[in-house]
This record gives sequence, C-alpha cells and structure tokens, in this order.
Amino acid sequence: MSLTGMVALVTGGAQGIGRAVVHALMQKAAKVAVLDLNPSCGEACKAELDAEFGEGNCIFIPCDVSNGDALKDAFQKTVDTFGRLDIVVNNAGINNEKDWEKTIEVNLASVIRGTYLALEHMSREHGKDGGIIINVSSMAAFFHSPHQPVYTATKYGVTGFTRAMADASSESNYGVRINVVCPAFVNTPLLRSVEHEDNMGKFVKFKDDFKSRMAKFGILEPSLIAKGIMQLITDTNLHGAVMKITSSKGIHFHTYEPLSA
Ligand SMILES: NC(=O)C1=CN([C@@H]2O[C@H](COP(=O)(O)OP(=O)(O)OC[C@H]3O[C@@H](n4cnc5c(N)ncnc54)[C@H](O)[C@@H]3O)[C@@H](O)[C@H]2O)C=CC1
Ligand SMILES: CC/C=C\C[C@H](O)[C@H](O)/C=C/C=C/C=C\C=C\C(=O)C/C=C\CCC(=O)O
Repeated sequence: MSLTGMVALVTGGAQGIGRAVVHALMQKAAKVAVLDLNPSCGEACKAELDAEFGEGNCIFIPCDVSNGDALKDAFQKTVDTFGRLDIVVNNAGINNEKDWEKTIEVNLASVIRGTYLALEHMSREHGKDGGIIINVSSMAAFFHSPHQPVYTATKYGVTGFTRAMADASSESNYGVRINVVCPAFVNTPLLRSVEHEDNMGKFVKFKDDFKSRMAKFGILEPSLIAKGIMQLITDTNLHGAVMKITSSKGIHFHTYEPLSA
C-alpha cells in the first residue's frame, strides 16, 4: 500500500518511538502532523525533518493529549493544513505511578479520545474515506509488571479498547482499520524513568528488580517498533491485530480463541 499523499497524525511524535514512526512515515512520502507536549523537542524534530524531507511535509503542533479541547483543535489544524486525514498513531504515553491519575488520563483516556477524534475525521459514518488507527500499548498488557500496576492497567485497557473498536468498525462499516502494538522494553527516555521516585513513587525501591527484567528480556530499538507499526499501517489485511514486539520473537502477533479474552 502506497502512503504517498496520505496524511498522518502522531501523538508524542517528538521523541522516542513516536519520533521513529514519524520518520518512517515521511520516508514513505506521507505528510505528518507531530503532536507533542514538549515544544523544544517538537521544534527540533520538525527542523530535522524539514532538512531531510523538505519544508511543507510536516507540522509540529504543541499539544497536551490529555486536554480534550487541545487535542480536538490539533486534529482540526492537521486537516486544515493538509486537507485530509488518513492515519492516526495514538502513541503518547507516560510512566508515572506517583501521579497515577495522570497516567490513566494520558495513557488510556487520551487514546480513547484520539481514536474517537480519528473516527470523526476518517470514518464513512462521518462521510469520510476511511483510514487507519494504530494504538500503542505494551507487553506490560501481557506480562503485568509488579512495579507499574497503573501503567499495566492502562496498557491492558488500550489493548482491550482497540480490539473492541476494531470489531465496532467492522460491524458498522467505518472503513477504518484499527490495530494495536505491544512492544517490550524500548531504548527511549521513558525507560530511564525507572530511576526516578517522581515517576515510580513507592515502587522505586524495586528499580533493580525492574532493571533485571530489562536485562532478561532485552531492550529493543525504536526503529524496530516503527517497522512493526508501518506493517500495521500498510498491510491492508491487518485489522483488529494485536502485534507483539519482543527481543526473543521479534515482530509477531498474539492470537486469541474465538469469543475469548
Ligand atoms: N519505551 C518502552 O520501553 C515502551 C514504551 N511503550 C509505549 O510507547 C509509547 C511511546 O513511549 P516512548 O517513546 O518510550 O516514550 P518517550 O518518553 O521517549 O516519548 C514520549 C513522547 O510523548 C510525549 N508526551 C508525553 N505526554 C504527553 C502528553 N500528555 N501530550 C502529548 N505528548 C506527550 C513526550 O513529550 C515525548 O515526546 C508510550 O505509549 C509508551 O507507553 C510501550 C512499550 C515499551
Ligand atoms: C520504567 C520503565 C518504563 C517503561 C517501560 C514500560 O513499562 C514498557 O511498556 C514495559 C514493557 C514490559 C515488558 C514486559 C515483558 C516483556 C516480555 C518479553 O519480552 C517476553 C518474551 C516473549 C514473549 C512471548 C510472547 O510473545 O508471548
């Protein structure tokens, strides 16, 4: 499937996994709106992408995804700038067990909100052409982490929500494919949050156990996660797919018994 001329929106796109996905999309000639909370990182990211791909192919929109009005405006600005929307990657996420309500807001509520906004702009129900939504979950949705109970809960939520919405899309003929990706540990700034009491709260005392888990399971590079997400975007057979990415098995898919969890 060619992405030339397609328009994508990536939340948390200024660094880490989101940044790698933005780059991969632009390599395939998509136009991209990068949404991120961090303005300096976002502006630097846009400058690098302009230098590599030429101006006019990406925009940076400062946006806190947990602010519903700001997220809605960012979707509208993307469509106003590029004329359409085809691909949404709900990637922004945090690790904060101390401010656990914020973690639910960013990791789960904002993914739900981002999915509904994406449907408003892409679903046949709204007279649009269809599209693709990718939600970013985690292997924590399969191997629950005793050091991140709320983070784990949000990622279980993202996976369940995405599967249910994929079925809703099929049953109501939205014309939108909806998939979820579940990476294991990835070499990004998020991973370094294991060291900080501000992020881990009382679970910071387990940081060495956590680091042992990382050593045991390995640490992936963001480019591999971008490769998996590009497969979910471009393979038109993939809908309702739950992609796992691990050091031991690479990119692979979780399978479920019919009518089971
Ligand atoms: N790094 C890892 O080991 C893994 C990460 N993930 C998930 O991948 C996604 C991306 O994570 P990383 O790239 O590792 O993190 P990261 O911390 O490197 O990058 C996240 C980006 O999201 C932005 N962001 C954070 N809160 C935001 C908000 N409220 N509104 C808008 N932007 C916001 C940050 O400014 C940053 O640019 C997250 O959903 C994370 O849970 C999943 C599995 C493994
Ligand atoms: C402080 C750390 C911050 C963020 C990291 C996140 O918690 C990240 O989202 C968590 C990842 C958790 C990964 C947990 C387990 C990984 C397991 C494997 O790699 C297991 C290997 C094979 C599984 C076989 C299969 O696919 O079923």
